[in-house]
Amino acid sequence: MIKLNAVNKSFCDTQAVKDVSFEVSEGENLILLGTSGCGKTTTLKMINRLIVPDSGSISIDGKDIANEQTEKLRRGIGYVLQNIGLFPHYTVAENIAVVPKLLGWNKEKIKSRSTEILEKLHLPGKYSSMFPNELSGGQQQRVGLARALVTDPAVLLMDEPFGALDNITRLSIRKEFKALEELKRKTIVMVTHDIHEAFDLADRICLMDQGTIIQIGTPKELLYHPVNEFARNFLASERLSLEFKMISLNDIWDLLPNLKSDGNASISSTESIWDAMEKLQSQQENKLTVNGQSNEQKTIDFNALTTAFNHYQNNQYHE
Ligand SMILES: Nc1ncnc2c1ncn2[C@@H]1O[C@H](COP(=O)(O)OP(=O)(O)OP(=O)(O)O)[C@@H](O)[C@H]1O
Repeated sequence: MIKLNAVNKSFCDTQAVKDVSFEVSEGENLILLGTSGCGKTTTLKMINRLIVPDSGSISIDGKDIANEQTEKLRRGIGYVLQNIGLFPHYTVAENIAVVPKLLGWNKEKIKSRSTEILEKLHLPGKYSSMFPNELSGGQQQRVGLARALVTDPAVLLMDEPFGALDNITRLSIRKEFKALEELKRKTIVMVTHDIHEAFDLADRICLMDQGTIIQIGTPKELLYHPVNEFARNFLASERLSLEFKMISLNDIWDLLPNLKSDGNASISSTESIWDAMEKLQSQQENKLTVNGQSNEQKTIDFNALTTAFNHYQNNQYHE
């Protein structure tokens, strides 16, 4: 769907992006992750030609974007900016209507689609006539997302979409974002420097440093098979909590014993080890019944959970 081939970009004497190549499949969510200044935003902006590469090629659906009319290209790509970037003197409805108007949509179509997308993003009708400065940061971010999604583009580029938000708002918007049906069929390239966000949302992660790609892989590949010291160290401080959040009870199902008593709380095996730990911690007897697939059940305690996790972890490292 999106293909970058040996792309380079320099600004004066800074080589921001060096020989970057990757492919993003249709419907995939690729996250560009790395320290500040490693070239993530430059890479993203080259996909909608906000920045033009010095060399290399970028294609979308097999068509080289260098040969596309820039306006036409951008109309087919939703773009969520780092600092939200709403027009301050436009209402919410007017902000969202900018691209549909350029596309020649009639008033009724703009209104009905804007209302639909705002409702999906939990912004009911009364917000349409408000101005950005009358909204909270989280609400502004939702409007930014609505604006990018209103024309239902196949490709969505997102630059630190939750970066301006406090941790709690960030977490809840991320949950809504994951649950949004509209996003599930989109091809998304997203920039973040937040490791947990990357692991939570990515199908694959592209880890960058100093303009180059260090590793591209699934979250599990990055965790258990880092390609070098940089990749290993980048995740080191968060490794354990990432594993707890990423590994589901299904992943360790075969390694879980079935203790011969009933748990006083239950959890689905699709939930993570982290979720199970939280539930166990809130129970007095520390027993939890896990509802597995095909109606199987297992009762576990904290010890059984951590022992199974340790086995799983060892297996992964030696795979
Ligand atoms: N317009 C520009 N003019 C000059 N240098 C630039 C420009 N844009 C980016 N750079 C430089 O290119 C390098 C990569 O910048 P880029 O914004 O792509 O990094 P980033 O990984 O997105 O960083 P951050 O996470 O801080 O946004 C940096 O050294 C930056 O200073």
